[in-house]
Amino acid sequence: MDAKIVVNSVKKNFNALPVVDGVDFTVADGEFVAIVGPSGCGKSTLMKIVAGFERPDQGAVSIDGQPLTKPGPKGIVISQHGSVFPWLTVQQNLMFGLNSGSDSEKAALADHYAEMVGLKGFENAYPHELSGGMLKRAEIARALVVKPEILYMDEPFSALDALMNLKMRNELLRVLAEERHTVLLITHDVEEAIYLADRILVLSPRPTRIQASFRVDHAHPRKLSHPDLLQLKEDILAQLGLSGL
Ligand SMILES: Nc1ncnc2c1ncn2[C@@H]1O[C@H](COP(=O)(O)OP(=O)(O)OP(=O)(O)O)[C@@H](O)[C@H]1O
Repeated sequence: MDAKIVVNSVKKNFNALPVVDGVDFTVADGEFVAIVGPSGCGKSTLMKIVAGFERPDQGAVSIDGQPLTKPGPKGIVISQHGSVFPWLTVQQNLMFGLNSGSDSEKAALADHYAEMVGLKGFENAYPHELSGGMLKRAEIARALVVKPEILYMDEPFSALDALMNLKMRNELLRVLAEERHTVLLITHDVEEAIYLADRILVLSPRPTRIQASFRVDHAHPRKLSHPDLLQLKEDILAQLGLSGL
């Protein structure tokens, strides 16, 4: 597979605070890479750099071989904070990012993606009329409708309750089975990373570097109780200094 994202010797300080201390990795086209690391190690900073929202002090990021200097049209970020407009309906939110096509074409596309994430019948609902999980699905649909090549997900499900979190993992896998995207996921949830990703990068404490990398060679749907995956969880937790939990 071709390299979609190449991160090359990226370093970042905030004033005198070293945060990212030389990070290198590549994400292949269509690959799902999860990044886990201790709280405050610099995960979000790294994600912002890889998505083009923050400039590294040293090193570079390229997307499809082109240097990244600002947020590009190929990527879209889904974060824990949410991005839907409260004053627009689900359909209007989904139509917002679409630049081409007639209004009826945009509405049809918006409805298609609303249905894909299980929001059929809620196209005309406003965000405050949705549950937390439905709102998160609306956000995912809003990201997908613009057909991004890269999905940057920063703790996308962390504000949801545990059951909805599990449900959303499956929703995301279902969508990815239908439409392949390159995904970079930041999470502090090791099981979430094991359930979803093709590869898991473990970051060290701040100033962060890549401490370990694990490939997850199991077909979906995965059973987290599988002995290989239990061992993988143990190995990742050991890297994080949390073994035996
Ligand atoms: N814009 C900024 N200006 C100054 N310091 C910053 C800025 N953004 C992040 N930092 C600092 O960089 C460090 C890493 O923050 P970052 O949010 O990247 O970590 P994180 O691993 O995502 O944290 P968490 O796991 O708690 O979400 C923190 O010490 C934070 O205070």
